[in-house]
Order: sequence, then C-alpha cells, then structure tokens
Amino acid sequence: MSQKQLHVAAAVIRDKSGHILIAQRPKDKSHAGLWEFPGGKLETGETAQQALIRELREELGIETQTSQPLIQIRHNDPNAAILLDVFEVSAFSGTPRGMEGQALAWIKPAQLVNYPMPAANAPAVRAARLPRQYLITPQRLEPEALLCGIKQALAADCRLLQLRAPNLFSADYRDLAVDVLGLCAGKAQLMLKGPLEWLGDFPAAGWHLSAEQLRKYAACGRPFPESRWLAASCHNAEELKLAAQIGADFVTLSPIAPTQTHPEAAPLGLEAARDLIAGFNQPVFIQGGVTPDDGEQAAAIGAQGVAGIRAFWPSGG
Ligand SMILES: Nc1nc2c([nH]c(=O)n2[C@@H]2O[C@H](COP(=O)(O)OP(=O)(O)OP(=O)(O)O)[C@@H](O)[C@H]2O)c(=O)[nH]1
Ligand SMILES: [Mg+2]
Repeated sequence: MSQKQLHVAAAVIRDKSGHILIAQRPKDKSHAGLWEFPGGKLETGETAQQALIRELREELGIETQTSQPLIQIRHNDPNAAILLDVFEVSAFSGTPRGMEGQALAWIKPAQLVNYPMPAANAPAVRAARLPRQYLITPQRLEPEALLCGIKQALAADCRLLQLRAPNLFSADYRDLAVDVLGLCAGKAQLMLKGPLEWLGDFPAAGWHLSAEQLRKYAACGRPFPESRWLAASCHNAEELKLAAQIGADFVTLSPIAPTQTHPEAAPLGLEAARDLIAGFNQPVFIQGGVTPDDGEQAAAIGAQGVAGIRAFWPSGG
C-alpha cells in the first residue's frame, strides 16, 4: 500500500511587535492538544499560497495581505508523508479568533520551544526564530575595527552574527568574543567559529562549524545540547548530508555566484541551490555573490535568507 501524501500550508503569523501566533489542535483532530502554526491541507487545484489564504480565513477569520515562503519540510509520519509548506505572514487584516474553538496564543519567538508541536515542526520553529540575514565579520580587521563595525550593524538591526576572525590569535579571538557577546546581548544571536575545544568557554553562544570540522565531527553527533545553535558551512550535497547527520540547526550554502574573494570556486547557481535546499530539511542561508537585496530571491528558492561578509558589513566600518 502506498503511503498517503499530504501537502499542508501553514503560517508563521507575526504581529507588529514580533510575536507569533500559534494555535492548539482541537480534541477531534490528529495530534490533539499539540500546538501548531495555523493552516491545513491543500485542496485539489490549489497552490500552497491559495490554501494558506483560505485556511487562515476559515480557521482565524483574517485576510492575509503579505506572505513569503519561509521553509518547506518533508516529514514521514507513521500515517503519511507530509510536505509542510511554511509561509511567513507579516500583514493581515482582522483580528485572529479561534473560529473552530481552538485556543490561540501570541508568543515571543524564543518561547516557541516551550509549546509542544508535532515532530514535523522542529525545522519551522528554527526558521521562525532566525532572521532573514546572517552577517559574517570580514577578515583581517583589528579588534577595534571589528567592534566598531559590529556596533553599527547591531544599530542597523543585525540579529544574527558570526564572529569570524581567522587572522587573530586564539587568545585575541577569545577576548574579542567576550566583548561581542556583551554587545549582542538582547539584540542579536551570536555564532562563534573556532576549535571545538573552546565550546565550554562560551556557553551563551551558538557555534558555526567549518566544512572541515563538519567532516571531522559529523560521525560523533551533536557536540552540545539544543539550547544553543549549531550551524555549518556547506558547499554541496555531501556536506549537507553531514550537517543533517550532526544535527545542525541551520547551514550556509555557498558560493551561489562568482565572488572576488574565491574566484577559483565554481558557483552553484540558483537552480542547483534550489535543488540542494529542497533536499535539506533545515533553514539554509545562501552565501557567496549574494547581497542584502537578494532576500526575496532567496525565499523564492526555499532559503531562509542571505548570508555574507563585505556586502553586508556596515559601509562606514
Ligand atoms: N496546520 C498545521 N498542520 C500541521 C502542522 N504540523 C504538522 O505536522 N501538521 C500536520 O499537517 C496536517 C494538517 O492538518 P489540518 O488538520 O490542519 O488540516 P485542515 O486544516 O485541512 O483540517 P481538516 O482536514 O480537519 O479540514 C495534519 O496531519 C497535521 O498534524 C502545523 O504546524 N500546522
Ligand atoms: Mg488546520
């Protein structure tokens, strides 16, 4: 017997203060009592976006004004193979109400982990907690210049930052990381990059693995609990597979287009990137030859957003 295929559209609805709307599944439905992103199954002939608009009207009594793809998740449940097509809804009219008697809650993104959801939702929760841009610090800057640029980036609403400074000696990097953690507190999520031996020194920050580290450690599994972000730099299907194996929460995929800094690396192009992203279940930031203006294009190929160094670094820094 072939497994049932379910295509479901669901919404991460944000209000003006950045809270997210979740709903509790009613008693008479599957996964009763678990929380979910409002939405439902596509009807025959509908696109995912059309289904989303209809479901939000039926379940919440709102009219969707702006929606953008966030993440597509493929999940095999004992009863069905689910394709969960998650959109971000940032503008709507009307006040959401539980039209089917379901409980609703507006919560901060960081609180999502406290509401039990179906297993398929884990990557969507990660995607909802991450911004659309990932700033990586440029090489060969002295600590003062780095701190100055980071302050400017934070003032310009940078919310995910990777402190990459391969030019610094380890002691200097570690001192700098302490300062940057302080600057980021309450503003941005900080990812550090360096030897895994340093992990214990920085319990507050996430960790970004190089492709080389990924190869070395993937077989050992996740190096720390899920309360911190684990990310990895990937360039092909094999590295994405290792990222899934180690339990990475999100990845960068590069290079998408030719870049000045890596002219020798063959760019993937958007089509190949789209296929790789479709085969990977966690948020992907595309990097290399993309700029902050490419966010919409990134979302259109299934990516979380764009990552980068020079094109993302504050110009005065
Ligand atoms: N809406 C929604 N469904 C989800 C999520 N996560 C998840 O695994 N699902 C699954 O996707 C399917 C969607 O079902 P649904 O019950 O919302 O479908 P529906 O609104 O069309 O309801 P109906 O079939 O009772 O008319 C269910 O199997 C549900 O468990 C989620 O975050 N939101
Ligand atoms: Mg539903």
